[in-house]
Amino acid sequence: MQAIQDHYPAEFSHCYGCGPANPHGFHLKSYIDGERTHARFTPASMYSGGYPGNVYGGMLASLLDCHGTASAAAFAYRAQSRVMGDGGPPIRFVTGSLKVDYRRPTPLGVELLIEGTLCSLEGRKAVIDLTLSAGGEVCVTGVMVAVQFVAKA
Ligand SMILES: CCCCCCCC(=O)SCCNC(=O)CCNC(=O)[C@H](O)C(C)(C)COP(=O)(O)OP(=O)(O)OC[C@H]1O[C@@H](n2cnc3c(N)ncnc32)[C@H](O)[C@@H]1OP(=O)(O)O
Repeated sequence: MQAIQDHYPAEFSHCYGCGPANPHGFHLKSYIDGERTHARFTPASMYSGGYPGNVYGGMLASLLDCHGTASAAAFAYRAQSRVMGDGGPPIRFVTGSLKVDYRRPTPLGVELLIEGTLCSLEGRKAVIDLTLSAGGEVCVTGVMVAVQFVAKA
């Protein structure tokens, strides 16, 4: 199954967190399944936080960042009854704002599950609720305002 990011047009595929064309990045892969999106990622041990065994907060925020914009794109395609990669004008979102709540330490060395649900979609603005879980426990929650990207003339 192709990920949402696999449908990004080449010129928008360089994101450090999720761009397929960035050889140094994380290559996060997000998928839509019904009313929810999901991605799985296991941070390498170098992404340690201040004390051993836990993930660095900036890494966690970046996972929400990339998964949130991918989710916004997938929900926008669906709202327009379109399919990603349909040959029509690409729909891409950027992060306008991202609020992150770190609810408990996130363990390193464990696969993390990042999930997104659509809170609202109006005009160019999508609000996405995000959670990041480890071993079934929610460690991080977030709310993103994603804004549809429009190329300046
Ligand atoms: C293109 C592929 C990129 C891949 C994305 C990967 C994830 C990322 O890390 S993105 C990088 C981090 N984000 C950025 O660099 C974005 C930088 N900011 C910008 O480019 C602009 O400020 C941008 C696009 C968000 C909004 O600017 P602009 O296009 O002029 O839109 P604007 O008319 O001001 O706002 C549109 C709507 O969004 C809302 N909005 C804009 N910014 C925010 C914000 N920070 N918080 C809440 N709402 C906002 C506005 O209120 C407006 O809402 P409404 O239609 O209800 O009035």
